[in-house]
Amino acid sequence: MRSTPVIAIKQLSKIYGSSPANQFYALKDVSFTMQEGEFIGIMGASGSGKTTLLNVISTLDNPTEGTISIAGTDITRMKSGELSDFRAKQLGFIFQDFNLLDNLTVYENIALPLSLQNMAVSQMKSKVNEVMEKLGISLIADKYPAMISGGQRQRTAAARALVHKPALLLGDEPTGSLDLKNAVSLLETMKRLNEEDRISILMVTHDAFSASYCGKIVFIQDGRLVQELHRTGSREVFYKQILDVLGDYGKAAASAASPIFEASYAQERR
Ligand SMILES: Nc1ncnc2c1ncn2[C@@H]1O[C@H](COP(=O)(O)OP(=O)(O)OP(=O)(O)O)[C@@H](O)[C@H]1O
Repeated sequence: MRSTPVIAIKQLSKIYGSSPANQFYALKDVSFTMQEGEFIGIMGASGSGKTTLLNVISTLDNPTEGTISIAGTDITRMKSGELSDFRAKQLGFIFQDFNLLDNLTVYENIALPLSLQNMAVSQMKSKVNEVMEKLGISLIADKYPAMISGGQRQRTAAARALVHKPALLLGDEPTGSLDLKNAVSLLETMKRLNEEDRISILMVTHDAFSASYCGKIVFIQDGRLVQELHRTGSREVFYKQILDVLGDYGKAAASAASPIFEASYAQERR
């Protein structure tokens, strides 16, 4: 028997503009299921609806039509107070620009979601220490964001996103501000968390290299899901398949193939 999907979206639409003359479908008739333990990438050209889709899944925006269930709960029927509680307990977010609080240490930034839940200090301490160890940032626990590297900031953000053990980790271009070394390191960590801890990850990305770490890519065009691609072989083969599909959709491919990432594959082959 299959477990409850972590995401079940049925006939979802998001319309911007109130009058019929200026109505615009940012998402149109989107249906999509994600099983627990999957690592899925959302790709598409600029303006295709990726962020809108992530925002409605993450409860930050309301859909116009359709339903979204996360871990078996229909979030489209929830009131705003219930939604913020649900978001705090079930979802974790990693953004391109880290969104850490500058006046809190690494430890305090990670502990923030737990202190908002009024968790006892001793329990909080053990959870924060566990996730810092997992992400390799225990030694910088007392440093402030301005004192650490971009890669360490993103690891801190990932630790904060995971400390409350959410049902779903959402990423919006999580490697977008990182150099190759730090991007690879974060992607390897995400892969490990997905494979070893079965954390379900949904990530929007422009670049095919980051996407090649996923098990499946969902392509979006003009607000509609147009294709899915499953990884069956090596990551390098998957990367090329992703670029081929993006090539079919035009504009997105130009920004998806990165010379730096191409170089990294060349290095791996040596
Ligand atoms: N608040 C809004 N009001 C009106 N139109 C909007 C609004 N937000 C987004 N849109 C439009 O909806 C479409 C989808 O936007 P969205 O930000 O989801 O695209 P995206 O694929 O994430 O793009 P990018 O890769 O450039 O971030 C775009 O045409 C955008 O202009």
